[in-house]
Amino acid sequence: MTALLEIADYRLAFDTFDGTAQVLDGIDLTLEAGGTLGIVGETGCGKSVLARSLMALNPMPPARVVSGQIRFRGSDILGMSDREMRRLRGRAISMVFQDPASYLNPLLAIGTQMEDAIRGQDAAVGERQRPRAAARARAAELLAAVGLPEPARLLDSHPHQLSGGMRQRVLIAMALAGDPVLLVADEPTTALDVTVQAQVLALIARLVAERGLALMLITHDLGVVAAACARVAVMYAGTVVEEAATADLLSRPLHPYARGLIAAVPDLDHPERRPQGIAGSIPSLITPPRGCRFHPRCPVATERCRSEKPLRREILPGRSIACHHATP
Ligand SMILES: Nc1ncnc2c1ncn2[C@@H]1O[C@H](COP(=O)(O)OP(=O)(O)OP(=O)(O)O)[C@@H](O)[C@H]1O
Repeated sequence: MTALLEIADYRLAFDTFDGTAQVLDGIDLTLEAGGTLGIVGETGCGKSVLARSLMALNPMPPARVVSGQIRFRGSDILGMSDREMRRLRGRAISMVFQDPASYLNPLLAIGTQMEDAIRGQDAAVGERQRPRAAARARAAELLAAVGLPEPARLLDSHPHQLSGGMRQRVLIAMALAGDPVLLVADEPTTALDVTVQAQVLALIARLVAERGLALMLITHDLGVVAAACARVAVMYAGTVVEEAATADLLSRPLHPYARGLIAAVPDLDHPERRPQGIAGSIPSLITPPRGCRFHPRCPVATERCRSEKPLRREILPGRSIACHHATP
């Protein structure tokens, strides 16, 4: 059976004034229909660039595909024309971003923006644009689906009249407009208050379960992954270093970087145990370390790690690690 999404040996570089940054360095990931995958890692490790790759949203140039494929239902999206990509966006793959305010026009009522988006999608897939009234009815239905009360009144409101959490719900509603099969959420709760974060995350988890959506959730927060994703991929400096069932990774991380990430999370049950950070910082992607990109920070690095890049291999069923020293 073909996976919904297959990313194979995907390398992406950014040509900058300072040199070429090798931002994604051979990503391999698979997501089945209805599967939920969290992507975690420190800031700058390439999570957002990877998410944006799924919708051709990285500016090219400066970005440049060096190698690999991103197959969605078997077709490589990297070779798609703008027209094909527009068809895919919204109808098959939809995205929710970190900062809801910047994706809504402050001057237009929510209803107008949702109608425009819904009718724009009709046009993108080559269908006759539905009348405004029909688009408005659809918008109200979507607002109700994301738990927003009084949709009719909300449609007449402007973005500044809504709280941050409500704005993010509006954007999630818009992301659902074309009945996508894959939702890509890039730090969807990071800009929100803590209490609202949990509500929005619960909403995403509910929608994913009810609609059988596949989810790729980008976050730096392992708690967010635990709440919404069955599987998790840990990224470091443009590579996936470990991929596993979320519960397995959280209870027993095997890659030294994954161990460090988890050790850095405060343990609320044992406040006396001080969280251990990972010494050092992420490397330059213009002159990345040879061999394993994590070796300068790794407590178990050896000579081999300095010269030979570890390939990710399955060391337990459903669990793969890119480390020369990993043992099950
Ligand atoms: N338009 C661009 N031009 C040049 N470099 C870029 C561009 N966009 C991203 N990068 C580089 O790609 C790398 C990865 O960035 P990315 O935003 O994917 O990281 P991230 O893991 O999502 O971090 P964060 O959690 O802070 O969003 C960074 O080194 C960044 O500087």
